[in-house]
Amino acid sequence: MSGPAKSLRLEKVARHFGEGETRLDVLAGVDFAIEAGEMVALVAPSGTGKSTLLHIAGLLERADAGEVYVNGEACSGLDDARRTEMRRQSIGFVYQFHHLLPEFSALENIMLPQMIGGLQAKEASERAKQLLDYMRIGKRASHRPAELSGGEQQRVAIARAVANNPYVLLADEPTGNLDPKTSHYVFDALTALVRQSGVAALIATHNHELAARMDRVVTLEAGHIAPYSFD
Ligand SMILES: Nc1ncnc2c1ncn2[C@@H]1O[C@H](COP(=O)(O)OP(=O)(O)OP(=O)(O)O)[C@@H](O)[C@H]1O
Repeated sequence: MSGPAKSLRLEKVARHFGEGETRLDVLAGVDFAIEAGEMVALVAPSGTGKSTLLHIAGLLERADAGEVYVNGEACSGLDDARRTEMRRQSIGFVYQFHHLLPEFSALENIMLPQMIGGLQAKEASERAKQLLDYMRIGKRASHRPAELSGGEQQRVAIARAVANNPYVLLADEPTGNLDPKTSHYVFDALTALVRQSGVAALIATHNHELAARMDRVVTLEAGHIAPYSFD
Protein backbone atom coordinates (compact mmCIF):
# COMPACT_ATOMS: atom_id res chain seq x y z
CA MET A 1 0.00 0.00 0.00
CA SER A 2 1.40 3.42 -0.79
CA GLY A 3 0.78 6.76 0.90
CA PRO A 4 0.61 10.26 -0.51
CA ALA A 5 3.81 12.17 -1.30
CA LYS A 6 5.92 13.37 1.63
CA SER A 7 3.95 11.59 4.29
CA LEU A 8 4.49 9.45 7.34
CA ARG A 9 2.20 6.55 8.08
CA LEU A 10 2.24 4.02 10.88
CA GLU A 11 0.08 0.91 10.58
CA LYS A 12 -0.60 -1.34 13.59
CA VAL A 13 2.79 -0.49 15.08
CA ALA A 14 3.49 -2.42 18.28
CA ARG A 15 6.42 -2.35 20.69
CA HIS A 16 6.78 -3.88 24.11
CA PHE A 17 9.52 -4.10 26.71
CA GLY A 18 10.02 -6.92 29.20
CA GLU A 19 8.22 -10.24 29.44
CA GLY A 20 5.75 -11.93 31.78
CA GLU A 21 4.74 -9.85 34.78
CA THR A 22 7.08 -7.01 33.81
CA ARG A 23 5.84 -6.84 30.21
CA LEU A 24 4.98 -3.31 29.15
CA ASP A 25 3.08 -2.81 25.88
CA VAL A 26 4.21 0.72 25.14
CA LEU A 27 2.77 0.84 21.62
CA ALA A 28 -0.17 -1.50 21.15
CA GLY A 29 -1.05 -1.15 17.46
CA VAL A 30 -0.57 2.49 16.54
CA ASP A 31 -2.45 3.57 13.39
CA PHE A 32 -1.55 7.09 12.46
CA ALA A 33 -0.71 9.24 9.44
CA ILE A 34 0.65 12.72 8.78
CA GLU A 35 0.31 14.38 5.40
CA ALA A 36 2.70 16.64 3.53
CA GLY A 37 2.99 20.08 5.10
CA GLU A 38 1.03 18.98 8.16
CA MET A 39 2.27 19.71 11.68
CA VAL A 40 1.05 17.37 14.38
CA ALA A 41 1.75 17.89 18.08
CA LEU A 42 2.23 14.86 20.32
CA VAL A 43 1.36 15.79 23.90
CA ALA A 44 1.49 12.95 26.40
CA PRO A 45 2.68 12.36 29.97
CA SER A 46 6.19 11.13 30.64
CA GLY A 47 6.63 7.40 30.15
CA THR A 48 3.71 6.90 27.74
CA GLY A 49 5.94 6.11 24.77
CA LYS A 50 6.63 9.37 22.90
CA SER A 51 10.33 8.67 22.43
CA THR A 52 9.64 5.06 21.48
CA LEU A 53 7.18 6.26 18.84
CA LEU A 54 9.58 8.90 17.48
CA HIS A 55 12.43 6.39 17.35
CA ILE A 56 10.35 3.85 15.45
CA ALA A 57 8.90 6.48 13.08
CA GLY A 58 12.44 7.78 12.53
CA LEU A 59 13.77 4.29 11.72
CA LEU A 60 16.16 4.45 14.67
CA GLU A 61 14.45 1.42 16.23
CA ARG A 62 12.39 -1.42 14.86
CA ALA A 63 8.82 -2.17 15.92
CA ASP A 64 7.87 -5.70 17.06
CA ALA A 65 5.02 -5.65 14.57
CA GLY A 66 3.32 -3.29 12.13
CA GLU A 67 4.62 -1.10 9.36
CA VAL A 68 6.15 2.35 8.97
CA TYR A 69 5.69 4.02 5.58
CA VAL A 70 7.93 6.94 4.71
CA ASN A 71 6.68 8.71 1.60
CA GLY A 72 4.74 5.54 0.80
CA GLU A 73 7.70 3.17 1.13
CA ALA A 74 7.31 0.32 3.63
CA CYS A 75 10.38 0.29 5.88
CA SER A 76 10.07 -2.74 8.16
CA GLY A 77 11.48 -5.20 5.63
CA LEU A 78 14.49 -3.04 4.74
CA ASP A 79 17.92 -4.11 5.97
CA ASP A 80 19.87 -1.91 8.39
CA ALA A 81 22.02 -0.33 5.68
CA ARG A 82 18.99 0.75 3.64
CA ARG A 83 17.22 2.02 6.76
CA THR A 84 20.25 4.16 7.60
CA GLU A 85 20.25 5.51 4.04
CA MET A 86 16.49 6.25 4.23
CA ARG A 87 17.00 7.97 7.57
CA ARG A 88 19.76 10.20 6.19
CA GLN A 89 17.88 11.08 3.01
CA SER A 90 14.29 11.21 4.13
CA ILE A 91 14.05 12.02 7.83
CA GLY A 92 15.10 15.09 9.80
CA PHE A 93 15.44 15.15 13.57
CA VAL A 94 15.34 18.05 16.02
CA TYR A 95 16.04 17.42 19.70
CA GLN A 96 15.59 19.44 22.89
CA PHE A 97 19.33 20.09 22.95
CA HIS A 98 20.71 21.12 19.61
CA HIS A 99 23.44 18.41 19.22
CA LEU A 100 25.39 20.63 16.82
CA LEU A 101 29.03 19.73 16.30
CA PRO A 102 30.96 22.21 18.48
CA GLU A 103 34.08 22.44 16.34
CA PHE A 104 32.16 23.41 13.17
CA SER A 105 30.50 26.70 12.24
CA ALA A 106 26.74 27.09 11.86
CA LEU A 107 27.17 26.92 8.08
CA GLU A 108 29.33 23.79 8.22
CA ASN A 109 26.90 22.05 10.58
CA ILE A 110 24.20 22.49 7.93
CA MET A 111 26.51 21.55 5.06
CA LEU A 112 27.67 18.27 6.61
CA PRO A 113 24.54 16.12 6.23
CA GLN A 114 24.22 17.31 2.65
CA MET A 115 27.80 16.37 1.84
CA ILE A 116 27.37 12.97 3.50
CA GLY A 117 24.39 12.64 1.16
CA GLY A 118 26.70 13.21 -1.81
CA LEU A 119 26.39 16.95 -2.54
CA GLN A 120 29.45 18.99 -3.50
CA ALA A 121 30.66 21.60 -0.97
CA LYS A 122 29.59 24.53 -3.18
CA GLU A 123 25.99 23.36 -3.52
CA ALA A 124 25.80 22.38 0.15
CA SER A 125 27.13 25.77 1.18
CA GLU A 126 24.59 27.60 -1.02
CA ARG A 127 21.70 25.65 0.44
CA ALA A 128 23.04 26.15 3.99
CA LYS A 129 23.29 29.91 3.41
CA GLN A 130 19.72 30.04 2.07
CA LEU A 131 18.46 28.17 5.12
CA LEU A 132 20.35 30.41 7.53
CA ASP A 133 18.93 33.49 5.79
CA TYR A 134 15.48 31.94 5.92
CA MET A 135 15.92 31.42 9.66
CA ARG A 136 17.13 35.05 9.89
CA ILE A 137 20.56 34.12 11.18
CA GLY A 138 22.54 34.55 7.98
CA LYS A 139 24.95 36.86 9.79
CA ARG A 140 25.85 34.07 12.21
CA ALA A 141 26.99 31.65 9.49
CA SER A 142 30.63 31.54 10.55
CA HIS A 143 29.95 31.32 14.29
CA ARG A 144 30.47 28.10 16.19
CA PRO A 145 27.59 26.80 18.34
CA ALA A 146 29.16 28.11 21.57
CA GLU A 147 29.11 31.61 20.08
CA LEU A 148 25.36 31.46 19.40
CA SER A 149 22.39 32.03 21.72
CA GLY A 150 20.12 29.09 22.62
CA GLY A 151 17.48 30.25 20.14
CA GLU A 152 20.07 30.67 17.39
CA GLN A 153 21.55 27.24 18.07
CA GLN A 154 18.11 25.70 17.82
CA ARG A 155 17.40 27.50 14.54
CA VAL A 156 20.65 26.11 13.13
CA ALA A 157 19.58 22.64 14.33
CA ILE A 158 16.23 23.03 12.54
CA ALA A 159 17.97 24.21 9.36
CA ARG A 160 20.29 21.18 9.57
CA ALA A 161 17.31 18.84 10.02
CA VAL A 162 15.67 20.02 6.79
CA ALA A 163 18.88 20.53 4.79
CA ASN A 164 18.42 17.26 2.87
CA ASN A 165 14.78 18.04 2.01
CA PRO A 166 13.40 15.21 4.14
CA TYR A 167 9.91 13.78 3.77
CA VAL A 168 9.47 13.55 7.52
CA LEU A 169 10.53 15.86 10.35
CA LEU A 170 10.52 14.48 13.89
CA ALA A 171 11.10 16.78 16.84
CA ASP A 172 11.38 15.91 20.52
CA GLU A 173 10.73 18.99 22.69
CA PRO A 174 12.41 21.31 20.16
CA THR A 175 11.76 24.39 22.30
CA GLY A 176 11.95 22.69 25.71
CA ASN A 177 15.24 24.31 26.56
CA LEU A 178 14.26 27.88 25.62
CA ASP A 179 12.55 30.78 27.40
CA PRO A 180 8.92 31.47 26.31
CA LYS A 181 9.73 34.35 23.96
CA THR A 182 12.59 32.54 22.20
CA SER A 183 10.45 29.42 22.12
CA HIS A 184 7.76 31.24 20.12
CA TYR A 185 10.36 32.70 17.78
CA VAL A 186 11.93 29.28 17.11
CA PHE A 187 8.51 27.70 16.72
CA ASP A 188 7.51 30.35 14.15
CA ALA A 189 10.67 29.56 12.18
CA LEU A 190 9.94 25.82 12.39
CA THR A 191 6.34 26.35 11.22
CA ALA A 192 7.44 28.47 8.27
CA LEU A 193 9.93 25.81 7.19
CA VAL A 194 7.37 22.99 7.44
CA ARG A 195 4.88 24.98 5.35
CA GLN A 196 7.48 25.93 2.79
CA SER A 197 9.06 22.47 2.43
CA GLY A 198 5.91 20.34 2.63
CA VAL A 199 7.52 17.96 5.10
CA ALA A 200 5.26 15.86 7.36
CA ALA A 201 6.10 16.97 10.92
CA LEU A 202 5.51 15.21 14.23
CA ILE A 203 6.51 17.31 17.22
CA ALA A 204 6.49 16.03 20.79
CA THR A 205 5.99 18.90 23.21
CA HIS A 206 4.73 19.67 26.70
CA ASN A 207 4.02 23.26 25.65
CA HIS A 208 0.24 23.53 25.29
CA GLU A 209 0.35 26.98 23.76
CA LEU A 210 2.58 25.82 20.92
CA ALA A 211 0.68 22.53 20.54
CA ALA A 212 -2.56 24.48 20.08
CA ARG A 213 -1.00 26.30 17.12
CA MET A 214 -0.36 23.08 15.20
CA ASP A 215 -2.80 21.49 12.74
CA ARG A 216 -3.66 18.62 15.08
CA VAL A 217 -2.85 17.57 18.62
CA VAL A 218 -2.68 13.89 19.54
CA THR A 219 -1.75 11.95 22.63
CA LEU A 220 -0.78 8.38 23.53
CA GLU A 221 -3.33 6.44 25.57
CA ALA A 222 -2.75 2.81 26.49
CA GLY A 223 -0.42 2.40 23.54
CA HIS A 224 -2.73 4.02 20.98
CA ILE A 225 -2.84 7.45 19.35
CA ALA A 226 -5.89 9.45 20.43
CA PRO A 227 -7.01 13.06 19.93
CA TYR A 228 -5.71 15.27 22.75
CA SER A 229 -8.06 17.32 24.87
CA PHE A 230 -6.68 20.44 26.58
CA ASP A 231 -9.11 20.22 29.56
N1 LIG B 1 14.93 -0.15 26.29
C1 LIG B 1 13.95 -0.19 27.19
N2 LIG B 1 13.84 -1.23 28.04
C2 LIG B 1 12.83 -1.31 28.93
N3 LIG B 1 11.87 -0.38 29.06
C3 LIG B 1 11.91 0.68 28.24
C4 LIG B 1 12.96 0.85 27.28
N4 LIG B 1 12.75 2.00 26.61
C5 LIG B 1 11.62 2.54 27.14
N5 LIG B 1 11.13 1.77 28.11
C6 LIG B 1 9.92 2.03 28.90
O1 LIG B 1 8.85 2.30 28.00
C7 LIG B 1 8.04 3.36 28.49
C8 LIG B 1 7.97 4.46 27.45
O2 LIG B 1 9.24 5.08 27.35
P1 LIG B 1 9.49 6.36 26.43
O3 LIG B 1 10.89 6.79 26.65
O4 LIG B 1 9.06 6.06 25.06
O5 LIG B 1 8.46 7.40 27.10
P2 LIG B 1 8.30 8.98 26.88
O6 LIG B 1 6.83 9.21 26.75
O7 LIG B 1 9.17 9.44 25.77
O8 LIG B 1 8.82 9.58 28.24
P3 LIG B 1 9.54 11.00 28.56
O9 LIG B 1 8.53 12.06 28.24
O10 LIG B 1 9.84 10.89 30.02
O11 LIG B 1 10.77 11.07 27.70
C9 LIG B 1 8.64 3.81 29.81
O12 LIG B 1 7.91 3.19 30.85
C10 LIG B 1 10.05 3.28 29.76
O13 LIG B 1 10.54 2.97 31.04
